[in-house]
Amino acid sequence: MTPSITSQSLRLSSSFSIAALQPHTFSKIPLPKSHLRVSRQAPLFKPISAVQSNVLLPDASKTATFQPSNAPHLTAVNTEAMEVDRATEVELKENGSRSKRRTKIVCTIGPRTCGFDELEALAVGGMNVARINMCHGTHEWNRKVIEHVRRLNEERGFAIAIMMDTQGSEIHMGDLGGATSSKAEDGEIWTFTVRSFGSNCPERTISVNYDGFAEDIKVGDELLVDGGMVRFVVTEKIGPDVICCCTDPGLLLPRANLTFWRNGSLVQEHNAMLPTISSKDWLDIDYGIAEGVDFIAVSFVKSAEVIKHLKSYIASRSPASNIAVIAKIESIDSLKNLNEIILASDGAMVARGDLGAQVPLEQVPSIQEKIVQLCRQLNKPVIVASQLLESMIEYPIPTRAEQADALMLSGESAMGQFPDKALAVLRSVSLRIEKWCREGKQHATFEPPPISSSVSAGIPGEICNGAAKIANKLKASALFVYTKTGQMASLLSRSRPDCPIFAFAPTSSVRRRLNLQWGLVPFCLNFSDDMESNLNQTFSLLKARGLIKSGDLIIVVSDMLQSIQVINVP
Ligand SMILES: Nc1ncnc2c1ncn2[C@@H]1O[C@H](COP(=O)(O)OP(=O)(O)OP(=O)(O)O)[C@@H](O)[C@H]1O
Ligand SMILES: CC(=O)C(=O)O
Ligand SMILES: [K+]
Ligand SMILES: [Mg+2]
Repeated sequence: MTPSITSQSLRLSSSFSIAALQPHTFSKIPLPKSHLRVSRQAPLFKPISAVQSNVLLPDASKTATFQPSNAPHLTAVNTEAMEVDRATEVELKENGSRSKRRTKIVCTIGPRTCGFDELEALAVGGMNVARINMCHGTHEWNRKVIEHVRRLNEERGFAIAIMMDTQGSEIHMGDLGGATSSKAEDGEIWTFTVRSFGSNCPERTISVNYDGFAEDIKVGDELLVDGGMVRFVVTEKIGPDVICCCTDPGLLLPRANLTFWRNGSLVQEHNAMLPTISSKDWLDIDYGIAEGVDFIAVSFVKSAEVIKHLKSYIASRSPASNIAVIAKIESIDSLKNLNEIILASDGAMVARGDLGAQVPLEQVPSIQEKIVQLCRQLNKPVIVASQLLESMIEYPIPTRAEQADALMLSGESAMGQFPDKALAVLRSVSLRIEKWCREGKQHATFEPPPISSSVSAGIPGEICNGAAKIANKLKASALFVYTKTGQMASLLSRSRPDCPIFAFAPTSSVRRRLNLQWGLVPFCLNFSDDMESNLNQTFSLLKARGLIKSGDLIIVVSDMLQSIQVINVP
């Protein structure tokens, strides 16, 4: 029997309207029999190099109908023609495509997880993005991490993106003379000083990086470490030394952030003097460009100008690079200019650690919700970072805030004792919350938040909303999107449909970048402009891997055609 694709499609013009979405065209595309011969011996892990050498690309000039005699090279399905990693395959097979995790996970890499085996454990556990924080570690140290991640991607088919996070030039403590941490107890007297000691740091003494520190701070001010994890009150000033009494005990970590408060308000005049991107940050940015990182996250952004400046710098230094710039929202200044900052960026991070030190803690959840909503309206991916597990345990109810694209582990994966357990907990909390959201939505009419008029999503935006709506209504197994730049995939992700979105991108760098976004299962696939042949190829490859099966209902969009297709897998 000749297998066929049953397709119902609608091509959309600029006069597109959702009401017109009645299935009305019906076409059968005969496939060559030989197309179904599947090599099941193909390894689960595949090297990237195989993509270039082993593509199953029918001639793009061919008509929609396949002529077996014209496609002699399609004699077997080579499952190596598509990059996919074992973790994704296992998740899709174990949970079923509709229950696959949609929320992405960013893991900060530190001394506990920098080895190849530890990174592999995180990759297998579902890490989508590895974050290196330039506050810590030398370029050499970070290069090793990048090399390991690259090796995992190349040898094991993962698509783990690298995010480099700048130090920024806010006030922070020194490195504790090399100690991994120090405990401050209630009532203890500690000295904060602008003197530096190298490795001969006296007991209960902390050096501070900002020369104006002892001048600016006053007796009676409150000094918060790491957004209030530890608190001190200033009791005395002696030259360069500020004597403080611990009022809220806790762990002091190297290079932790410092803020000071007077009469209940943050004292921040000194911060205004400091540049967002310091000279050290520029060196790190050059390093990140040279290493080909996927994302640069900018700490303590104050305005859109610095984001625009950095983006044009990256474009001039490395025109071919695809580095995305993420604005970290962690200061009062960034809240004042939120709309312009997010609009200028390729994504945002709600950096709750430092944010919680600059605004009253009880305001953080509502600020977070506002940022997440705004990012969805502006079609920018958004990451929620810091103190994750605590807040989710306290607020187990699904809110819009939990509709962030990605959640980020910090100390839990960088230096905690149980990085794999933390990742597993985050994974299961994400799955639980997503299920709640889907169930809660069942009886409501589905409407994604409107796209802001400042973003011109146009016809692609309407197509993606329409496709997500159809997928939900018809309870589709998956949405497929063929996208060269990733934009169509982002727009689909923005709609937060109930089924996963299989995103096919022609390059590994677009694939890695898409791995940050909610609900996207990115694949690297060398596709053509001929959608029928793309579909035949993809169905064969995914069926051979057991990721879809005959009869599954798939909704297809692409950035080459302005159409939505509704297809039963042959
Ligand atoms: N590369 C590293 N080397 C050593 N320790 C690290 C490294 N990366 C992270 N850590 C440790 O993990 C902790 C949490 O990491 P995280 O990246 O959240 O840093 P942070 O210093 O709190 O700053 P930020 O506000 O930039 O996130 C750090 O305080 C530090 O102790
Ligand atoms: C992640 C980060 O920078 C913060 O939470 O402050
Ligand atoms: K940082
Ligand atoms: Mg921070």
